[in-house]
Amino acid sequence: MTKKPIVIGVAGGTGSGKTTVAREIYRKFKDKSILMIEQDAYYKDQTHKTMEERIKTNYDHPLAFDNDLLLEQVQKLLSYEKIEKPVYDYANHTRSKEVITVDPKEVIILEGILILEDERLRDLMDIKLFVDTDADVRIIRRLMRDIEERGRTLDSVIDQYTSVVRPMHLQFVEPTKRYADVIVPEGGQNRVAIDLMVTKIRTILEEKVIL
Ligand SMILES: Nc1ncnc2c1ncn2[C@@H]1O[C@H](COP(=O)(O)OP(=O)(O)O)[C@@H](O)[C@H]1O
Ligand SMILES: O=c1ccn([C@@H]2O[C@H](COP(=O)(O)O)[C@@H](O)[C@H]2O)c(=O)[nH]1
Repeated sequence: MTKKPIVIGVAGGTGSGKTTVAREIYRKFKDKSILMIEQDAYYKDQTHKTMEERIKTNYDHPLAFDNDLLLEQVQKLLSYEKIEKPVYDYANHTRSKEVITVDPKEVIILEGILILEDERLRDLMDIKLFVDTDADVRIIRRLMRDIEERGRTLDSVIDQYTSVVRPMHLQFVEPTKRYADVIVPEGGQNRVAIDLMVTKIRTILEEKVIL
């Protein structure tokens, strides 16, 4: 049997708490060999577009992501090769000039709204999670986060949510729940689900050493 890293997919709607869940799992293994890849880092480059065009872009459609690059980079990590991960600039709605060098590790967490939508990515995953949080809670979290951390106004978050985020969530994000092995209600506060995941990952890692 060829040794290869474990891939955990963490999906869920915007504001569901998937980054928090992924970070909690990461924290438990920090001394071990684990890395996190956010699908958001792979939003397509938009430097050629005006700011007005960038604001109008639909960031909740599968085609907004450069999944070919994400797939290529995950495959490299699975072959224990390092990658140059892109960095996304939310305030300017485009890829930044920086990249981050990521060394391969034994556990790879892939996190993003549409990480379970692409069959090619799903096929690389050993465990698939969907963080399931009610829409009213998600919009409140998103409002606070986008204003505090992503340079948005109250009106712009509400406009984008009602015109694009909500319909895209219903059309593309929510249906990927059917691919999940585990559905995690409440996100990062769900200690039981996080402990179960950590135990499961440890078991897989131990089995890999034995095999
Ligand atoms: N259980 C929770 N209770 C309160 N706030 C939370 C909780 N989980 C996440 N948040 C906050 O909500 C926002 C969105 O959470 P995040 O994990 O980034 O969600 P996602 O990655 O799904 O968009 C963040 O500001 C985060 O700190
Ligand atoms: O330029 C951008 C890029 C993305 N978004 C929004 O981000 C969320 C996904 O991030 P989460 O951390 O999962 O919330 C997505 O719903 C996009 O609408 C953006 O507003 N601008």
